[in-house]
Amino acid sequence: MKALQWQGDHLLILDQTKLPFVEQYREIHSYKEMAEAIKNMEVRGAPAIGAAAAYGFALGAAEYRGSGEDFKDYMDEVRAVLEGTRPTAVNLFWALRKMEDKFREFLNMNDIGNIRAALINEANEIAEDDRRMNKRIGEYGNTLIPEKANILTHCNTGSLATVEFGTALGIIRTAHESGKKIHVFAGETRPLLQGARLTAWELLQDQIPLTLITDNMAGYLMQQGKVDMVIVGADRIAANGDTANKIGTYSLAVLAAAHQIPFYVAAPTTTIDLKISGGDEIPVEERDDQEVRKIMDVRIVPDEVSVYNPAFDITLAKYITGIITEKGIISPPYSVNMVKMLVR
Ligand SMILES: CSC[C@H]1O[C@H](OP(=O)(O)O)[C@H](O)[C@@H]1O
Repeated sequence: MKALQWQGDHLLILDQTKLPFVEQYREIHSYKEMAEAIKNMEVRGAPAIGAAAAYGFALGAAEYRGSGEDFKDYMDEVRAVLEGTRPTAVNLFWALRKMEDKFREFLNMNDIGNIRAALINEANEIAEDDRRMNKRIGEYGNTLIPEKANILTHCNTGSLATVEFGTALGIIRTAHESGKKIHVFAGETRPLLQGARLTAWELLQDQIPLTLITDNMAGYLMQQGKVDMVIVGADRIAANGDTANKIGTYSLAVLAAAHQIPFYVAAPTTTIDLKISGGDEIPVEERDDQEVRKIMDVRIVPDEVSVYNPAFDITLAKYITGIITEKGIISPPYSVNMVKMLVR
């Protein structure tokens, strides 16, 4: 399964809000449709929304019908709309900056006729780079996986969260494909159930042994000695290693530390944001409270009850054993070793 696929003049996305029981695809022909799909989480996952935003930018340029003098202002609006979708995953902003740089390059050459083709090519390269990075993350991460490991993961970090293969799930796939008899505990991940609906679906298709748990079972599993390691994804990693990831990740990290269980973050280096020094600077998205009030459109909370719905939390670097990237595994102290890894 693929979260998104370029079709020559439009992007085909798998609507993840309908999974796992309905596999419904949607054609994206405009940057506004792309922005809507990202905001509604029809396409989701830090690397996937980065690639999707890149294609959205290219679609925006293809929609332009002016003579050129206002092309820059028009594309500034396209970028602003796409950047306004979701604030936490830095991949979206990194990808749009790359697309903007390519746009300016052709604009400065006054080569408007070829700009559209150049932007589609840039978006394709961003997508291909993500696919390549995930494979490398899988190889490095697999060196950490013992035979018959019981691995706890959270949310969805697989092919549905990336262009292909996944990050934390990419490591799990690589370990499984290398013949290790691993088993996965997947947290259901309230409120939108990315674990129950998406990770379980992906691992079932790959025939990787999986046990689904509710999020509140993780501590008891660890207390019983049933978890050998935790591997999660990331939406933004600060220069000191503090990491934003799906809500519930911080709780898992503290529990893992209390039980002396290794806790790893898996992410491409495009998820690292050296412009911010610590996790308190990472913008944490708060989403519509209807996502907490309902499960698959069934109301579970009286309307009068107040609801809080942060989509992410911040795991402090001190709880992270290592950060697994396509360039290698970064160990603490992250503020020193992060830069060393990025310049490799
Ligand atoms: C490949 S890491 C994806 C990352 O994104 C997810 O968030 P969302 O489902 O809200 O897009 C989650 O934090 C995953 O770890």
